[in-house]
Amino acid sequence: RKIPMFGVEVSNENALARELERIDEWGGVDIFKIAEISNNRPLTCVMYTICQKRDMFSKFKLSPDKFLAYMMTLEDHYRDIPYHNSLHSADVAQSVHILLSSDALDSVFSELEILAALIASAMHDVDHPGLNNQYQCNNSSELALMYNDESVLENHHLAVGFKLLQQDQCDLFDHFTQKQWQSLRKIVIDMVLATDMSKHMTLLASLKTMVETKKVASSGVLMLDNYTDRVQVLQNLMHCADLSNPAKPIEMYKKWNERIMDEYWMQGDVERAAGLEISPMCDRNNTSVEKSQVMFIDFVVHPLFETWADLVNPCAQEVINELATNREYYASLVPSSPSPVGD
Ligand SMILES: COc1ccc(-c2ccn(C[C@@H](O)CN3CCOCC3)n2)cc1OC1CCCC1
Repeated sequence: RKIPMFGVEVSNENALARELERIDEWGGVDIFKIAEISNNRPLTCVMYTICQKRDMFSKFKLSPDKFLAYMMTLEDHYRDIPYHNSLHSADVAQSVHILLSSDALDSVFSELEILAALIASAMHDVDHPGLNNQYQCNNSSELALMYNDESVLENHHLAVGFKLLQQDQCDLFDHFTQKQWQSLRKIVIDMVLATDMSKHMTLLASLKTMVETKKVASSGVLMLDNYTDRVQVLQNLMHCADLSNPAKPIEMYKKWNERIMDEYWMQGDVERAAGLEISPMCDRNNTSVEKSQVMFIDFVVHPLFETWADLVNPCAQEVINELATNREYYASLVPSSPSPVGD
């Protein structure tokens, strides 16, 4: 049985080829179009295309059949919710692929570390219920009880992602040496756990320290000589990819914004119906969407990307510019506070 060009059976392979042409460029692919053309298999075809381009199948003797079986199973375990679905995971996988290609990271990471980063991005939100960690803990959900309120969803994504690998036709790494498997597993765990927003400030602080103390070879590439430093860069890289919507072309950013708000408001509806306090930005009757995005950029996304840009400079300048333009777009839509009514 011949494997289709992009891993998934599609009616129009040429259209998919055209959409995937600029997969190496930031904002180069319209992941929403890829989902349509690929019969809603954006994660499977994006991951297959990236791993083909990075020659991962021959480097690690990966079975394309097992890879595709695993990716499709993983994709099937993303839920049909507005934001944290396989579209987001495909978007993060493509963003990780590009961030890893920064010149400053050239030949910094091993092929195994790169493979682990890609697997982590594919796995990082699997089976997300659309109700965030705060909701899980406040309601002592099954998951919160399972994971004792600590990075509840992130632990769940990892547990599900690794469990699915054990299914017989999905055991992609069953030929790996113990050393290879343990290394890949540890990096994937460390990267997915780093997407927990409660770790954001610590992660950013470690990145800032790394920027201040960074050692750069004459070629301009970063010198990372221990696991802690290497995994910190990979964790921040993953975190950047996870929060990269505001730094993408405005038409796609707007679509992501609609989706995340729909998901937050669905959570707010659940909380309201249960007589619970509605979480921040989850009350559809009381959220200023544009203002929230401006604050998200100013307090979270820009500080992170600015520090990332310092680390890999000047590779991320274009991304910073896009972020600034998008910030102004939303700032211009913020309903100016009504002029004080004279008495
Ligand atoms: C395009 O808009 C957004 C795009 C992304 C995000 C965002 C925040 C945290 N993350 C990362 C988590 O999803 C990480 N974990 C995964 C597992 O569940 C818990 C959480 N992503 C927020 C966005 O907007 C919010 C609504 C108004 C301002 C803020």
